[in-house]
Amino acid sequence: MPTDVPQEKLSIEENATQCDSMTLPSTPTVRRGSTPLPIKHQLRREEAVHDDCEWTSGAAGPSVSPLSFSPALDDTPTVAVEGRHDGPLRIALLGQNGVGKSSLALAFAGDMDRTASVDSDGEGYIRTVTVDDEESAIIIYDNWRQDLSVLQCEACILVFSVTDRRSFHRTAQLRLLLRETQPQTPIILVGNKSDLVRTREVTSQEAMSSAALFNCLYLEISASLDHRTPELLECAVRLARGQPPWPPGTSAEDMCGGGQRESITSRAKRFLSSLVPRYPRERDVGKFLRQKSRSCHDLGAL
Ligand SMILES: Nc1nc2c(ncn2[C@@H]2O[C@H](COP(=O)(O)OP(=O)(O)OP(=O)(O)O)[C@@H](O)[C@H]2O)c(=O)[nH]1
Repeated sequence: MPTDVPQEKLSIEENATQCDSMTLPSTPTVRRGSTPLPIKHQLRREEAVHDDCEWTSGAAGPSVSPLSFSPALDDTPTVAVEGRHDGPLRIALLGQNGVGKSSLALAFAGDMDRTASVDSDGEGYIRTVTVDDEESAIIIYDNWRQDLSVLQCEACILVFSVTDRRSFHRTAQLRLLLRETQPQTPIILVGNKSDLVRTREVTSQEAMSSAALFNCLYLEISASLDHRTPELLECAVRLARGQPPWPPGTSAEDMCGGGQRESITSRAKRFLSSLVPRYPRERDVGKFLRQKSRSCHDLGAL
């Protein structure tokens, strides 16, 4: 990129194209957070969700982990403590078109009035929530139309659909932009539509790895089924308050069940394998076969 061209002069298309090629090279590379990137002041929400480029999509593979909540790499969330906003806590939902931001905002808003006009920057839901016995007024922006660089919020939720790999890549791009323009704003990465198991394209594991890379939380939800949306709202409110995202007295490990929450299937397998030795030792083979021969599978033994 020529250095003598001011950023402001670059067109939105150029910015978007450069951003895409820089953040998502065709050969996957791990990008360090310290690597400088140009600020995309012109990038608006519409551009942020603009989706006309071909992304490199690897095979998604099966979802290898039932984990849906992942702690950040370190336990201390990035929270803007200085210059805290006095008014309601502002929580922004960002992501590609169709990932379920409005559905999520509706789930968050409950029965509140969605037409509540917030300010000249946008429109959102406003409501009061009680989290950890403390009441907070919150505003949820689900339709941010201004420049991302002027977005002011206490917490940002980046939403992708687990059934759409491109929307996942888009969140990576948005995270880079947000980290540049507002590095202190806590971010939660959210994989929505977890109910659509058969059409899943992004595994929990890779989403968690991506979240860990950016030192942010990852939560998997289904906005339609209202699955895990209350937990997400609580995490967002705590982060917006400048607190750790998990309930007081709990740790990241508690939230994740020690890092791995075992599925019913694997628990059942473990239980069954504890009943029948899979690989009997050599000296036990005879005993094992004699035991087996008495089973109803070997009728000759009767
Ligand atoms: N199966 C399933 N469908 C969902 C879920 N969340 C949203 N949808 C559907 O996905 C479609 C898009 O949802 P929206 O909430 O409009 O998505 P959006 O991100 O606000 O889209 P834009 O307003 O275009 O940016 C709708 O048909 C929703 O019903 C979910 O958790 N599971």
